[in-house]
Amino acid sequence: MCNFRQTNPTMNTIYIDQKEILKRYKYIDKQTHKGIQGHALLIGGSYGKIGSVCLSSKAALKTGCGLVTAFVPKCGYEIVQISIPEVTVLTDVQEKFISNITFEIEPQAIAIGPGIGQELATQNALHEFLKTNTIPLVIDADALNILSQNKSWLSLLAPKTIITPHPKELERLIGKWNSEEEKFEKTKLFSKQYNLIVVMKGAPTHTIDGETIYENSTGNAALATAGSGDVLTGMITSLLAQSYEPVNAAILGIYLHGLTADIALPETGYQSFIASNVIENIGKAYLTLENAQK
Ligand SMILES: NC(=O)C1=CN([C@@H]2O[C@H](COP(=O)(O)OP(=O)(O)OC[C@H]3O[C@@H](n4cnc5c(N)ncnc54)[C@H](OP(=O)(O)O)[C@@H]3O)[C@@H](O)[C@H]2O)[C@@H](O)CC1
Ligand SMILES: Nc1ncnc2c1ncn2[C@@H]1O[C@H](COP(=O)(O)OP(=O)(O)O)[C@@H](O)[C@H]1O
Ligand SMILES: [Mg+2]
Repeated sequence: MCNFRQTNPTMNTIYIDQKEILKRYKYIDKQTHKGIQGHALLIGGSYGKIGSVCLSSKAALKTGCGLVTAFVPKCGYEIVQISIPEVTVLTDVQEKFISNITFEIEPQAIAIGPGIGQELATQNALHEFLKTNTIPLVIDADALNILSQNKSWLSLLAPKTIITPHPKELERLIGKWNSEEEKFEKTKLFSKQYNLIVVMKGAPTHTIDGETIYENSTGNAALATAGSGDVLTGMITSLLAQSYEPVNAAILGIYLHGLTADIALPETGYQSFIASNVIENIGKAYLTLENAQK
């Protein structure tokens, strides 16, 4: 039985609380090793915004995948290597932005977008990448803004690709809305037209998969801080790499992300919580699920 909620008489919403999460959560196999724990590739960053891909990469590792690789412009090489030694790094040929996405690794999930900017060369690189990519994908930030300007590219996305727009990014993709109801209707239509999972980031965050709406129950205003969306992208990508179904990767990632802020709030208050505090508290968020079963 699902936890249906009638927030609006015209739409059935599944409320994602701990009970719903425990139906989807996968326990770690004691015999696992890093080679089967999932490999995530995070493609992002540009000059001045390498921090975004550092946050996504570290969040991916702390969410449990076995290997994480970051693909960044050359200027990001030392920054990522020094700030997160556990992450392997691939670089573009360009110094300050991404222009040609090529790699010989075989990740199980890819994220693209945090901090990539919108240089013409980056737009072309995204287009070429989308034409050939067959690996489960999360699209965020500037990659969404580029898609908004090139809507015909949306048809290149594989079914159940996850997109994670904040309200402005969503508006750029689907156009303006006049009411909350219209926003949901337009997003459902968009999700169905392109067969995408749309994470409508907000307070709270809703995940739209066709006609189904999932409303997250965790999180608070402490998350209104630079980079917290970049962290969420890394978390969802990590879960996708660990073989969660796309919709479950989105729902569990959002739940854990919000829970970190609920856990940290008594110590940090709203104001001093930063995106790195999300990453620091992922372990405690997971432990609430482990302990709930005992
Ligand atoms: N350390 C790093 O390297 C970091 C790098 N980052 C990277 O920077 C790039 C640009 O990303 P970005 O999101 O800052 O810019 P952009 O798409 O213009 O949106 C901003 C506008 O959207 C709106 N808005 C946002 N949230 C809203 C809400 N909840 N509710 C309502 N409105 C909301 C709001 O618009 P306003 O209300 O002002 O009209 C706001 O002004 C991107 O690649 C990202 O990954 C960042 O992640 C930070 C850390
Ligand atoms: N007031 C709030 N309450 C709950 N969650 C919030 C609030 N403000 C922002 N968030 C969450 O923080 C994240 C912000 O993402 P985003 O705007 O992409 O940040 P950035 O691009 O800086 O990384 C989203 O997951 C959003 O749901
Ligand atoms: Mg963002």
